[in-house]
Amino acid sequence: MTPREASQASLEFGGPLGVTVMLVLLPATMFHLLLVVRSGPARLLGPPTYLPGLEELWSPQALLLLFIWLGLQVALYLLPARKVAEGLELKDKSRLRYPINGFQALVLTALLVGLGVSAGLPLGALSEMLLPLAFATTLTSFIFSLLLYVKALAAPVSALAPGGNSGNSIYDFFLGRELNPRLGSFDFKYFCELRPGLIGWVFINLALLIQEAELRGSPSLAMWLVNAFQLLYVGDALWYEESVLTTMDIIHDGFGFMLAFGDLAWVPFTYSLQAQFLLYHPQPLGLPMALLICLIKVIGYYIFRGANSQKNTFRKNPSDPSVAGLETIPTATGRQLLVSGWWGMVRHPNYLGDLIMALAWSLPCGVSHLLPYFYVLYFTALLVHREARDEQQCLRKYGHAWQEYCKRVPYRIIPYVY
Ligand SMILES: NC(=O)C1=CN([C@@H]2O[C@H](COP(=O)(O)OP(=O)(O)OC[C@H]3O[C@@H](n4cnc5c(N)ncnc54)[C@H](OP(=O)(O)O)[C@@H]3O)[C@@H](O)[C@H]2O)C=CC1
Ligand SMILES: CC(C)=CCC[C@@H](C)[C@H]1CC=C2C3=C(CC[C@@]21C)[C@@]1(C)CC[C@H](O)C(C)(C)[C@@H]1CC3
Repeated sequence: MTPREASQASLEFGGPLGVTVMLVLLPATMFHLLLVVRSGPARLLGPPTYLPGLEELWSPQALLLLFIWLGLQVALYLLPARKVAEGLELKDKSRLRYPINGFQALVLTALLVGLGVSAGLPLGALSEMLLPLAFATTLTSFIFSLLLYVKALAAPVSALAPGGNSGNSIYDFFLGRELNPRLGSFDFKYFCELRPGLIGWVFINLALLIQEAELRGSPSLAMWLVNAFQLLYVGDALWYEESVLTTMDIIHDGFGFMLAFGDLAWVPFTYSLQAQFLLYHPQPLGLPMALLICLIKVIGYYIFRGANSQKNTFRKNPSDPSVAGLETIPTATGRQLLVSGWWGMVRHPNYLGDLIMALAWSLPCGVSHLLPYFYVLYFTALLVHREARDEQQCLRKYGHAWQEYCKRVPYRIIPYVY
């Protein structure tokens, strides 16, 4: 089977029709959320009552701000890194090199923004620019993905992603044809996955907190919790930046509209929905409830970090003392699968921890509205689908050993449920 035939045989996301629907549905959902959260009733499934004119969507200042932000993050990416990591082996047996300086970029951005705020930069006003910023970012993501698609037409077959080379242009534009598009040593996918959108999300949250303080005298307890929880999530992602090199997005998926729009627009503008909700719909939160929510967050983080670190340590060095005592199944590839510890509880313990954290981000918004729980609903769907994709890939990679693992660890994400 040629790479193209293999790619056509395993079309994902419902094939060309499915991805065409998603091309429209993803930006439409993002704008729906941004509008309903600004509407009086704030109904997830109802129509927005806040309807902006074109002049509220299109703003050259927002486009300029977006490019200044992207430029700043590119400059921080290019600064000398404390470490340069190697990615997994590629088809041509080579390995790409990646700078590990994401946490440094977060700290330097915080210093620069802090300096700006003390010099009078009105960070809170960013909360009023979210609509035009989201519009500018969506347009930029479309154009960027188009350029990536055109660039990939000239890429050698060995550089193409396993899934984005079907020959159908819409499908390949959506999934991304090239696995690791680069300009020199600048890696577009790796840069976008962890920098502009993820760090942008933290500063959008902070702007919403400042705006709330300006409107109501001080930020609410609920707003503090949402900001702290999500800052911990982003800080963790950047602190453990190297582990992103073994995620499905880096090793399997091409870089096309799905990830470009997902990283640059979807993450900062929809993941900040809880903080946006609290600005427009303040919610009371008592101390006992806040403490209970913190406990849920700590449990989620403990599982998420424990599971991710256990697997990463094991993959790097199976004889590391922290994982050497765990039970394993050998596979024909020479690699082993963990069957005790976190990975003996369910087959995706890290997803379970991530979902528990998602719940903790929404609970500070109370239970009067469904809207702040959008992230929990979307994330459940994304992880269930992602889990199925990963299982298919593991079955292909490990065959009988994977079936044995599934027998030994029958639940996928939630023990005794699913
Ligand atoms: N906030 C968000 O929007 C999102 C967050 N995430 C999070 O990103 C993180 C990474 O997720 P993702 O890339 O999907 O997948 P995982 O980190 O779960 O990686 C899956 C891979 O782990 C290896 N593996 C699976 N089972 C075992 C085992 N028993 N022993 C050893 N290795 C095993 C396999 O790869 P191999 O054997 O080749 O090493 C498999 O392909 C998760 O915490 C997830 O929750 C993901 C998507 C979106
Ligand atoms: C609906 C839509 C547009 C889909 C695209 C999906 C992307 C938003 C997500 C795919 C995988 C992601 C990961 C993270 C953020 C969301 C996307 C890009 C991640 C960077 C979040 C922080 C985590 O700690 C992580 C580094 C493990 C994670 C990696 C996957």
